[in-house]
Amino acid sequence: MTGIAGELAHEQAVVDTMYVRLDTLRGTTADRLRDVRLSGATGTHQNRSERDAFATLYEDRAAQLDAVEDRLVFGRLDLSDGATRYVGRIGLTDAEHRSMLTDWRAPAAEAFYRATALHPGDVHRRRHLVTKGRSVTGLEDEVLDLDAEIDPDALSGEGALLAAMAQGRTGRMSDIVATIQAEQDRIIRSDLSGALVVQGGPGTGKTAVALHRAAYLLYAHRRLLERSGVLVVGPSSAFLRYIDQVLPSLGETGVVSTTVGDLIPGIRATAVDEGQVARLKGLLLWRKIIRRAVRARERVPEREVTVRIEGHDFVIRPRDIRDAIARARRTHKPHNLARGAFVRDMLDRLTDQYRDFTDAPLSGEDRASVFEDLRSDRDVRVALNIAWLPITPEKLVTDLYTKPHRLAEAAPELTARERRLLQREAGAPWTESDVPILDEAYELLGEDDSVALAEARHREAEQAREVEYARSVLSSTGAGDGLVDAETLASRFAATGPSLTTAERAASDRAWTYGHVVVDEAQELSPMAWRSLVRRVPTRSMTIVGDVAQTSSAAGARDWDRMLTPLLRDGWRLAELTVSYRTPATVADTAQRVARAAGLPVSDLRAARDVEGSLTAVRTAAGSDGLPDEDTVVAEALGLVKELVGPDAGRVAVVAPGSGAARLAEAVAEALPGVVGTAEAARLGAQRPEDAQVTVLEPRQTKGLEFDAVVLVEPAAIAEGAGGTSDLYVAMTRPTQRLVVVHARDLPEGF
Ligand SMILES: Nc1ncnc2c1ncn2[C@@H]1O[C@H](COP(=O)(O)OP(=O)(O)OP(=O)(O)O)[C@@H](O)[C@H]1O
Repeated sequence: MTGIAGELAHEQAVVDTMYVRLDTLRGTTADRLRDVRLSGATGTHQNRSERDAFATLYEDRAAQLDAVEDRLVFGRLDLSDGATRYVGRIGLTDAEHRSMLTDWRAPAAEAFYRATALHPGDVHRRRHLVTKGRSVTGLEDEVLDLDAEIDPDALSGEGALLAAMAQGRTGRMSDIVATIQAEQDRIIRSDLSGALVVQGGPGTGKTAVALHRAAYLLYAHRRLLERSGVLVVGPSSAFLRYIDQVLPSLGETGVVSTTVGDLIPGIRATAVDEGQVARLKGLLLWRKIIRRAVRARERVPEREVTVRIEGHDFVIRPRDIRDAIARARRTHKPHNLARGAFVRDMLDRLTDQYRDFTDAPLSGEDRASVFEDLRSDRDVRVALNIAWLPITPEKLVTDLYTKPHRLAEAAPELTARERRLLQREAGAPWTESDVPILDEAYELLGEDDSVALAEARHREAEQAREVEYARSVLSSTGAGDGLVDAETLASRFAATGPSLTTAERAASDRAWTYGHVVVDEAQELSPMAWRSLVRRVPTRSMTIVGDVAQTSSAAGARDWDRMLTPLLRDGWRLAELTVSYRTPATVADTAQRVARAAGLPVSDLRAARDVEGSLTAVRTAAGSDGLPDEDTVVAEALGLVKELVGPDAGRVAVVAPGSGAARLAEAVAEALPGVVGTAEAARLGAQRPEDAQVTVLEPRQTKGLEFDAVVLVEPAAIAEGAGGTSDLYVAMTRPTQRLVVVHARDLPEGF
């Protein structure tokens, strides 16, 4: 065989050996895991922890080996010294420990992404291997030859890249490991220290790059990050679901992902604040407001209180309370934890009063007994509580929202009108912007963890008893020799015992500090939200990706410097991405013109490709609600569904102003069976909203997501909504193939 067929056959043989090796490793790992589990729950506590640790290790390894099945090998470098190096999802060595496959994150793989004709390094040829399942279906070669004509804007592995871009979309983001571009690779491999801010227009791969960077950092700094964990923060749970396959497909499972609204275990933010309220709740002023609100619970009474116990009068004096408060504050503990010092101090002073009455020194025993009488007296407790009230963060913040005098006292900087905006009914749900405020309150109040600790101790004792019991049953019945029972025991250990993974421990601990934090759609975060995040990463090692032209929150950033410098000082650096890998050039250029005409801070953007007929506009009459005629919108959407939606991939979204979205969703659902048939309509109708191949959304819900085609309804009305032209810019830049604009009014400037 010669030519391309020969090359393909050669690469197939190489790839086959890699899969054989992968299968061998999978088998060995499975055997080891079984042996560890079979070793049973016997031995000392240390034996058991060691066994648990090994089990977790093998489970992780098994998950990693399973995750790399698809496109295990995707690249080959031919070096100028004649050597070849294969690049893939993980590193593999043969039985003699010789390298077979280089992990994409290893330094030796860097050239695969970075070498150019202008700077070839020691690379003579770069080859992209296209695979389907375990078969090699195509090859793409780039000879990095200085004699060739050099295009500085050239994309690496252009064929593979364009193929990836043209693929039908599913409800899940996929990894880009085979086609990472040089400007992206530089960001992915950037140093761990400090905060790296990545600004880039829509579709430039910010999300993809941030996730690949997390995988890279876990590889390059595993010892450091495995114990502390990596936190990924996204804008919504729908978005987190969209990206949740990317890291596992790269072999990384131990990452915590969350929204700002879910940062505090046990608190669920189910509502969203809009406009002015969101802006007010995002202000750093809340540091002061919460501090004052806490201080207001440490209060010197105006008058003294006399308490009679067993015939003696004890006087609780304002002066003593003032001194005791001052001393307790000097402990620098949070309010609820410093309360103990305050109470002890006051009880000591009152005990001294007893000594002064009797005019005789008290024995240690007598002193303890008087102290105890005072401590358990109801009137004393009430008086001390009034001076230093223990309070939960939830109650402190609720009081500010529901009791106008509390807010007026704590927030004199706000105008009366602003304070009125913040008032709400008791029992109203928490909003996403409340969470950073609650977080501040948790910090200053402290968590009284004595109850939680007692519960944990109780659980541990309970568990030890259960395991002991199970073991005695096993040995008395002889069932311990059987695989099933030993495994049941092992899984009981794994589910509750000391072998919780770092991610699990981190996710359930509000005060956990991570080794690295990735923030996506970071432009939406308020200053208070940043404060909450920065608190979780004392090293300030962060990857922050976003686009200040896409900001829709009134509390978000329009300028990175203004938002981040107050928090991170000079501990952050900026990188930019400039090529859009999602949107066809015609659509991207139009969206940019519209955004610029509205004065948004738009980054330079060059689309990697154009698609013929990617932008069309359909003018129609307005319906009774002022929005474009519904039948036209539905007909356009269904035409695209017929053309682009297949059994496994292809997504179409109608994006409409908030007022029209719900009704349009009904209209599309009603018309669907007539166009695609009842069976297909039923299949599409049963999909979860996040995965839906046909969907109707408001502009803001599309943030971070993408579709093959978008029907955009009345751009002028979207631009007049709460998120302004930013929301329109986001909506326009979602499609990978087609944007159809249906409008009754004139199009905004720039179209
Ligand atoms: N190097 C690449 N190879 C293949 N596909 C890529 C590459 N870079 C980005 N993409 C694809 O481009 C699309 C856009 O990427 P991504 O969502 O990360 O962009 P973004 O900058 O976060 O966009 P937005 O600002 O709109 O949220 C995704 O489908 C992603 O897989």
